[in-house]
Amino acid sequence: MSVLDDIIAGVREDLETRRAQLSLEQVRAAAAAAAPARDALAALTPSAQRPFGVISEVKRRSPSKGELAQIPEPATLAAAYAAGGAAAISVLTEQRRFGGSLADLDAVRAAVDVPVLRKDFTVDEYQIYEARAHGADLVLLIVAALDDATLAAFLQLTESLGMTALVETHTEDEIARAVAAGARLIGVNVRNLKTLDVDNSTFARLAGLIPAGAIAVAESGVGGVDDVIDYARSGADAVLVGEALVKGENPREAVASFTAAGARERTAAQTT
Ligand SMILES: O=C(O)c1ccccc1NCC(=O)[C@H](O)[C@H](O)COP(=O)(O)O
Repeated sequence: MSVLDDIIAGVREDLETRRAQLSLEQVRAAAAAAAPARDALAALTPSAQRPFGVISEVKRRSPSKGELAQIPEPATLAAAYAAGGAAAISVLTEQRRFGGSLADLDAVRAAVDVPVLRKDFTVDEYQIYEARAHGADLVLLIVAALDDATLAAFLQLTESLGMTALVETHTEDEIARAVAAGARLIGVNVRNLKTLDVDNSTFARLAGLIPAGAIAVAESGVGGVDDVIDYARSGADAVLVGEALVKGENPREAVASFTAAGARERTAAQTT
């Protein structure tokens, strides 16, 4: 069993516990009653005002690194990210391996006005309604975890609820599948979720396969500004950063410096 399979098995179990407490009909009603989703696609589309985006993650621990940061107040961390200019905030809600929760999502949603991503292992439509009910503007769809029909159906459901899907890939074939499903925000996770190996060169190798009309996000592997510059130079419109931000001294300054470095690189690429 791969790491991803193992995580998903736990996610499915936890999902059944929640479904026993709140039916699909009830969670759908809660999603319908939620305030409208923010336009995450617009927030992440490169513009003169923001040529490059940093999706800043609330991440307590991980299968690859163990404990990262306690984060007693996710709202405070999210507010620092927003003050640093985060284009969006990612909240890991998976409990067993990442120490996250829907309560974290609620706290972050209440604290910031920027788009919020519910970062989880989406395998059931219930989780998409649940994300919306808790105020998420984006959900994560991992291509490796979904067959083509389910990926297309989840993408459609996400958009019908006014949200944006970050469609995560790791291989050439997965990018082709994401594009065929109609993804408009495509992430390349340089972490192989089956082995946990991280190879930052994966982004440069695959970025050219992302169509011009889609937004390209480099996920994982940012240790500092140089990694952001490399990703931006390879065509990333945005980066998704967890560990470096939660372990750093000053998350606001780190987000600001990553945003500025990516923007400089992207602006220079357009003028040469
Ligand atoms: O981070 C992990 O160890 C991990 C293991 C298995 C599945 C997913 C995992 N992480 C999710 C992510 O993709 C990252 O949290 C995100 O891209 C940020 O990565 P980083 O900046 O390297 O913390």
